[in-house]
Amino acid sequence: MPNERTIPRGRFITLEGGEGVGKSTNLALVVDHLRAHGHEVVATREPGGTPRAEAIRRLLLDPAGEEPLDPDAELLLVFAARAQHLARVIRPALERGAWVVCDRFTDATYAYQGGGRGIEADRIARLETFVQQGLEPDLTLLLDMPMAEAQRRLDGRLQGQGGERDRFERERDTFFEAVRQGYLARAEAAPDRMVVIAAGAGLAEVQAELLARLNERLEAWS
Ligand SMILES: Nc1ncnc2c1ncn2[C@@H]1O[C@H](COP(=O)(O)OP(=O)(O)OP(=O)(O)O)[C@@H](O)[C@H]1O
Ligand SMILES: Cc1cn([C@H]2C[C@H](O)[C@@H](COP(=O)(O)O)O2)c(=O)[nH]c1=O
Repeated sequence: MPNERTIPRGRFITLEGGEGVGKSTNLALVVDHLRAHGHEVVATREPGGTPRAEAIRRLLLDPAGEEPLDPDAELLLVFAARAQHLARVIRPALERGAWVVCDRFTDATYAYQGGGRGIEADRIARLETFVQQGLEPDLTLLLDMPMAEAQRRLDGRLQGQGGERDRFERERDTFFEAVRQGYLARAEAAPDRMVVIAAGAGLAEVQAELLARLNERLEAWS
């Protein structure tokens, strides 16, 4: 979908991928790199990014309770958080010329609620149109790697931090594989916007590849 906004604005970059592929680790690298190029950068995440959207995030990620969350309710909560985040953080930042780097955005909805939960893409697309009104990322860096290895990384991080798996992280392997395939299908359908980074390599190699692809884009935009 083309970006309908005509006013001058900053760039909107998202990082995507399954659980534990290295999004947070590499978001910091992207933010530092853009700041070193002189840009004002807002680093944020979804679901979340504002106090009320973070409250919705807690509801979505909380594994407690016996009442399962209906997939449609999950989808609507994701978009409710996104509407708040867009209104309070993303649009104002882009409008003043700042760059926004976001850990997950709507590709995650197609991958998790679409691929993982089985909600039809056209139902997601209707909400996307309603909430985003044509705004979409300028660039999406999709970190892709085999699910089993990402799960091992996630376990390593959780052991290190003493944390517990959230409601999504407790899903079955078939769910994570469907999420991965959902992301890859998105990337295939939007090759100009989405760049797939092989994230299974060591950190230095992944980051060199990521910066090379980011620099190509910065060059094209300059
Ligand atoms: N290329 C890499 N090689 C080895 N370990 C890595 C690599 N990238 C990240 N890690 C480690 O893997 C773990 C998960 O990384 P990180 O938290 O950045 O992933 P994430 O995608 O943000 O996770 P989540 O889906 O939970 O948000 C961390 O312990 C991190 O240090
Ligand atoms: C934006 C978005 C996120 N999710 C899920 C994916 C993750 O399991 C959690 C967020 O936690 P993380 O620290 O980023 O791993 O939320 C989703 O299902 N749909 C979405 O649109």
